[in-house]
Amino acid sequence: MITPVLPAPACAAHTDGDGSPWPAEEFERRLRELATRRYHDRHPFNQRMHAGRLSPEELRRWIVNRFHYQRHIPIKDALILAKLERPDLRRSWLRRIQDHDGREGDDGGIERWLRLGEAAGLARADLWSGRHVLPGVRFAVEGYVNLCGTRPVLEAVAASLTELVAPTIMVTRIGAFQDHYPWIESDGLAYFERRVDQGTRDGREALSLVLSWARTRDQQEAALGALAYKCEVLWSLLDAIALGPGGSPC
Ligand SMILES: O=C(O)c1cc(C(=O)O)c2c(n1)C(=O)C(=O)c1cc(C(=O)O)[nH]c1-2
Repeated sequence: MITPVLPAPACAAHTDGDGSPWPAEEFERRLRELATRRYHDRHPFNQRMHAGRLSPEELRRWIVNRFHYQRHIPIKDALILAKLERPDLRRSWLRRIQDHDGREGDDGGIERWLRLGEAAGLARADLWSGRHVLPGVRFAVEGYVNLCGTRPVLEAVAASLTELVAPTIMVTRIGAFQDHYPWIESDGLAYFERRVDQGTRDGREALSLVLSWARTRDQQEAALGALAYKCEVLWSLLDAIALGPGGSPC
């Protein structure tokens, strides 16, 4: 693993005030503003998806490549889990791994994503094989896992704060799939439906940890840098998918 160099926040201490920590409300405002401004719902590929302008081939390419992201979420969460020192924190973070890997009576998000693939006409063996994963997607996902493995827990948790915005994109996506891609069987949308509540809860929980852990201005800026990096991960993932195999624009 290599420790990623995070993007410098636009508001470094020497350019913005005396370097004392922002009050919690101001820090939260900055986190939310960054997550919203740089979120991948603004990416041209997502905008085309939501407007119903993706071909079946493009949508299948997105599903196969996003599976690479999905299967690594519990792995990065296990790296975060190992950094948490208190049983109550580990217990609540463990729930995230179970949300994806499943538990007694619940198949979990990875299984639901595989069903989404099947609903779109993809074989689960193809998703598991990883043979359609594009190089740019592989590197973006690796970057996120590396960040969670190598950076302090504050930054790893702050990177997950895109989930403050993710539930909104889930709702948009459910509507877009129903309106524009009726050839995808509606059972396949269960993944997105479950993520609305899960993402809302996860975002709230992570925000409260980040607000309580980031005590100095340097820590607050490091959290913002990690969140900016995560926005870049999601953005680059879509750049690669939009460009498609062999780098030919779709
Ligand atoms: O489809 C999406 O747009 C989207 C975005 C994000 C996100 O914002 O990071 C996540 C997810 N989905 C998702 O399904 C998911 O489980 C998830 C976990 C995390 C995280 O960083 O811990 N982000 C996301």
